[in-house]
Amino acid sequence: MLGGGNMNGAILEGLLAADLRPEAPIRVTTRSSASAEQQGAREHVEAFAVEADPEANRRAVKGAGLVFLGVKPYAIAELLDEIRDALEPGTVIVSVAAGITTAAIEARLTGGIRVIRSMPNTPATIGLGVTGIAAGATADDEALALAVAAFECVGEAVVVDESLINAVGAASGSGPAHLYLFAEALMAASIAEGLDEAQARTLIVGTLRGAAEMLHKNPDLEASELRRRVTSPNGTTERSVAVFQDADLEGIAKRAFRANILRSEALAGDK
Ligand SMILES: NC(=O)C1=CN([C@@H]2O[C@H](COP(=O)(O)OP(=O)(O)OC[C@H]3O[C@@H](n4cnc5c(N)ncnc54)[C@H](O)[C@@H]3O)[C@@H](O)[C@H]2O)C=CC1
Ligand SMILES: O=C(O)[C@@H]1CCC=N1
Repeated sequence: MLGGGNMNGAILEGLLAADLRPEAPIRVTTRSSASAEQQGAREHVEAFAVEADPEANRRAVKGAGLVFLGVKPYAIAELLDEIRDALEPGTVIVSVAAGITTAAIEARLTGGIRVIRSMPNTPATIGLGVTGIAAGATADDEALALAVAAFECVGEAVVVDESLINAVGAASGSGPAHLYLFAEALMAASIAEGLDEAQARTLIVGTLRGAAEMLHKNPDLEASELRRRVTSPNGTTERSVAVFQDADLEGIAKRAFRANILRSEALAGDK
């Protein structure tokens, strides 16, 4: 795992919790020695810091069959140039970077490397991630299956055409942030009505969790039907839901997703 930050770190946590007991330790690289020390303190993990060892990334990919690229999008090109001739033919490269296309990654690698692009999310750390996965032109079915199997260790995986991976980013890659934002707003509203912070957190987090579980456990029920069951005619819910609808919550979500996707498209051209 090159770049063991928030996202790759979450995948690593999830993989370790899944108790895969890999034959060889999982190798992780980070920029700083402090975070490498933290990462490497776990069983089954070997961590290298780039600031202490300029060869860290090249060392980490030596002999590896599966390599996750988890640095920021602007740092991907330089990282690929660095590891290019340390990769062995057949290696599967899985990028988690927003915006960076498989074609751009493939263009910086030699032949025989199989490239997959993914868009995971941080609940992978507790085994509840959802990941969109797209195969590059160099990836065969075996490479795709390997990436799917890895992400299924930390949650659910959905294979999509690469043309849809930015939409996955808006829906689920950034999705936890959207839901945390909504949670913040609902907690602030609870506190404004007199509940204390602890009470607001228990009520709102419990409600989000319960409602998400109801959706998850009832795949045949539309969200709108579950909403209808809470909304008594001329009752209280009808009034609060109307306020959200008058503000065009769906239109706001569509505008937010557009902005997100436009940024993914721009990241493809950023240096
Ligand atoms: N944070 C999230 O929820 C998600 C992030 N992503 C993608 O994951 C990638 C990383 O994002 P975050 O984890 O949020 O960032 P982060 O800043 O937490 O992690 C980046 C990591 O890369 C390390 N690093 C920097 N330069 C390096 C180098 N030359 N060699 C090795 N390691 C190096 C840093 O020390 C850090 O640990 C991005 O490309 C982002 O688009 C994708 C989906 C969700
Ligand atoms: O904000 C970002 O750019 C990354 C990609 C999806 C979630 N975090």
